[in-house]
Amino acid sequence: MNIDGKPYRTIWLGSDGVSAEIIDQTKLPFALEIVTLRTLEEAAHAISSMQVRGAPLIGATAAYGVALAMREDASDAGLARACDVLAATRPTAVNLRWALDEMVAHLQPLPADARVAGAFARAAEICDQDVEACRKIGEHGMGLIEAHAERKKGETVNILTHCNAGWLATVDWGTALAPIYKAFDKGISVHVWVDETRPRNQGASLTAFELGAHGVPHTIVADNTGGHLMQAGLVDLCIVGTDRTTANGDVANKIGTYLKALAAKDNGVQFFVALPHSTIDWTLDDGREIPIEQRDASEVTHMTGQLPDGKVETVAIAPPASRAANYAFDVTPARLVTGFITERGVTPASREGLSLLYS
Ligand SMILES: CSC[C@@H](O)[C@@H](O)C(=O)COP(=O)(O)O
Repeated sequence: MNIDGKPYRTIWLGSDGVSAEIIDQTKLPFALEIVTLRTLEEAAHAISSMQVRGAPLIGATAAYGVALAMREDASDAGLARACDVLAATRPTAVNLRWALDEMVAHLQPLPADARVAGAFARAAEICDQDVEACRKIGEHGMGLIEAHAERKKGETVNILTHCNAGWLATVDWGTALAPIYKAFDKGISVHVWVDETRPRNQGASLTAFELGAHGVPHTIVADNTGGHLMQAGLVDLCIVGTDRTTANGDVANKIGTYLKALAAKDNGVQFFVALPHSTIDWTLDDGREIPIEQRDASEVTHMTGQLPDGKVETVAIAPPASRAANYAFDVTPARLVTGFITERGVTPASREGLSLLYS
């Protein structure tokens, strides 16, 4: 997608051919800073510190992390160590494990002296495949938005989204936002309710940034607003992403997603989840088995923002003696999800729905 008219992906091969470059998302929306990753440790740090985040982009960065590791040690032991280091960065997004498995399957049969080139090539392929999957998610999901536009006889379609599942969370296009971009580009009148998404505010800082850069009308709302908007008839459909979807169709996504799904159910509002195949965890039968990341409590007790003089600062918003808990994800049961928007089409959120597309 474009920023100030210039096309970007979220991660790409460095100009030296042996590094990876990323947009540092901890600096958005206040500054566009590109960071070069040269080592396994730098790639792991980029994921754990959330310079890159969003399930598909975590996977893509891990793939490049393996490539960077191969430069230092392309032995079987080096490959295993790289996977261990990267797998420990963030526990919930299954795209991480998926990408590591892909890299191992590709590299293990190669002799050590072919692994660096092989790893960079496979990482680039994983990125290209993610772009294509998200583009197709956009095509399939656009039809759902178009149906609302027809029902409303061309009146604006209001879509609520949570966290950031746009192009910044993937390599390009996004999952939940891809259908919105496709609809907007087709001339359908859309407006997006952007949940701020405490504690890290990915909605206010990233979703609003990328929708604004594309010219998509949007309004940031405090996280607790969605239920009220739905009761007032101001939401036509919800579309969110997911970090891990189990074989029965349960969906882990950013904390607060479950409450939005409950409100949607109570108000008869459609609640769609957009995902590529790399987000499906076929090894887990039920969402209750998904590991839920708990992050540092300081993300809850502190907030980062920009002062009028342009300086970005982090300030406390809670009494220093109070304890805080920071659960990063929750699980929405399949029964609350209207359907999945995938690169293979739209399908019911159930074991049967998934196997219709992926068996
Ligand atoms: C296409 S991204 C899907 C999810 O990864 C997204 O909705 C999300 O919850 C991201 O969480 P984050 O903690 O910012 O990595």
